[in-house]
Amino acid sequence: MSPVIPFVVAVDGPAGSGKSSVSKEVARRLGFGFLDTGAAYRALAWHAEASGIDTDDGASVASCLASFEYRIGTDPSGYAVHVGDTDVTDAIRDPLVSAVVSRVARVPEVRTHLIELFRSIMANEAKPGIVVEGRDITTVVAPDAPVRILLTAAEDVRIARRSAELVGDSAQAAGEQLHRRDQADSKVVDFMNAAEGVTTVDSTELDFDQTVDAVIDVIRAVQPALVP
Ligand SMILES: Nc1ncnc2c1ncn2[C@@H]1O[C@H](COP(=O)(O)OP(=O)(O)OP(=O)(O)O)[C@@H](O)[C@H]1O
Ligand SMILES: Nc1ccn([C@@H]2O[C@H](COP(=O)(O)O)[C@@H](O)[C@H]2O)c(=O)n1
Repeated sequence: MSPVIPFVVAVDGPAGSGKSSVSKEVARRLGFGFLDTGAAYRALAWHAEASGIDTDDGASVASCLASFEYRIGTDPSGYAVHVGDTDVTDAIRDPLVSAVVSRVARVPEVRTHLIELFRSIMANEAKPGIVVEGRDITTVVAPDAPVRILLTAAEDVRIARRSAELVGDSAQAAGEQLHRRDQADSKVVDFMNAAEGVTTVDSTELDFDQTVDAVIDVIRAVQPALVP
């Protein structure tokens, strides 16, 4: 008997657009799995730093892949990220990791390796569907996904939302870093413009629940039976 292929909802967008929080909630409501692909790039950046690798040197970063034992769960209500035996779930959110992750993500060998990993995680999802979020999911990782969404919001709104999670100087620094990261990342993949067949959800004027509903509406339009 051939394996059941999960229904894939692909979500891309710039930093702070709500990809992770919105996708997680959509997955919870639909009983789907959830895959945060940025966590893998972050974990590799953490691993490179922990191994004393110069992240400016693409060949050294690529050599790190041989010792990169990565694991991530797909439960939207709580998942851990491991590199080998180390739980890096919190460590990969450190601003020091955010500051170097784009250097790791631009290395072609890294992208090839991780894209293959993401496809394997998607194919092995036990739930009926999986929401996968990142920067190149709609265009490269799962261009044939039945639902493809570009989740976006005006930059000042994204910075304000991200800064609201923080206090003082770190709030301003987070805004500057968000802008720098988008600039660096968009040289590698285009997540600012919707590719053909991709539906844009702009949350600039929407609150969190309205954004979740807007994404679910897109899914309902394609496959009504999946939405309770
Ligand atoms: N529509 C919305 N209205 C208000 N707040 C929102 C909305 N969408 C997301 N948020 C909040 O914005 C912040 C950033 O969201 P989130 O971390 O999900 O973004 P992201 O796109 O995954 O970011 P990154 O790519 O940097 O990891 C979170 O605090 C989240 O709760
Ligand atoms: N599909 C993806 C996902 C992420 N990246 C890179 O990882 C960084 C962290 O991603 P977050 O979603 O956790 O912010 C991001 O800045 C990109 O450099 C990627 O290249 N492709």
